[in-house]
Amino acid sequence: IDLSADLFGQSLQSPLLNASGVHCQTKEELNDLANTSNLGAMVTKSATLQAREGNPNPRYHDLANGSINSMGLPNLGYDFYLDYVLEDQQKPTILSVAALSAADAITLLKKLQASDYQGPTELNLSCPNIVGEPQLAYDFEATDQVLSEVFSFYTKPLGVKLPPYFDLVHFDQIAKVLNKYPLTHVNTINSVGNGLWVDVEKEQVVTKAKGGFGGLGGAMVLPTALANVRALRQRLNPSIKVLGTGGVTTGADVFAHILCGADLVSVGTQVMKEGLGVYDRLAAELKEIMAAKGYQTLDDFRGQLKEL
Ligand SMILES: O=C(O)c1[nH]c(=O)[nH]c(=O)c1Cl
Repeated sequence: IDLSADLFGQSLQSPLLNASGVHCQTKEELNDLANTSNLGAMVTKSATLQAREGNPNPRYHDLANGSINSMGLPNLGYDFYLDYVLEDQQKPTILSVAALSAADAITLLKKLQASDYQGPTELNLSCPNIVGEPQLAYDFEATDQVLSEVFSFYTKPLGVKLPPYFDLVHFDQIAKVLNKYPLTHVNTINSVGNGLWVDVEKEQVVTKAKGGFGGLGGAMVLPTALANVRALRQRLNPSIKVLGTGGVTTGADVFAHILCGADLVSVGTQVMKEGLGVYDRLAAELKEIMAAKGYQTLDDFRGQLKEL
């Protein structure tokens, strides 16, 4: 059984990545990822021009069926992560970047264009936890404007991290915008924004910022994640790869993401629950399923979801 996958020309031993934001903020965490078996590639915490503290604690809360977070984009800043990805990597690495405004995104990507970094970058258009800021990718016109300006100067590999969409018309509209640009990939989904969890015993919310509203992840978002992977795979140019993120807790979930068309699959909440050993378990479970079904490689079943 062969789990090898491709990341923009780099061969990976497995299709599994960490979800940006989970165990990827500090040098120690990034080095842990670099040494994690069955993790095929890694993504950094989304970097902003200046380092950020993020939102006040509590800002992450584990739930029986997933998680809720309002981290607020805490990160060590663009310069730190640029230095990190410029070092030679033990494991293929995607640099994730974010901005609090379209202007900042342009500034950051102009710096990146001028830098020595030639590797893959992912522009996060979907952070749901910045107080007062909308998730840019819910504004199709604004997204088109930003990408149009970015691709007027940016010539290196670039993908985008998308929020979940919930209306087939929205899948059509975002795909129409994205298909205009030479993107390496879309990563779908980011957390389901602005959920709310109530601690009934204490009669209060569980995270501090935004009155307790935060991004949802884990098992509860799997159906939404699979729908977004499938819908975007069906609509995007074949040249644009799809990284599936959201709701993965078992090898069967990884199989389902790939069956829906995912080229690679990221895992976030389950790493928070289980630790980095989760990748060995997911890889083993995926191999078991493939063997039982008579599949040798991921290409044997990728995108082959059957309809009734
Ligand atoms: O609050 C965060 O840092 C955060 N949390 C998320 O669930 N998705 C994101 O893209 C970001 Cl940037």
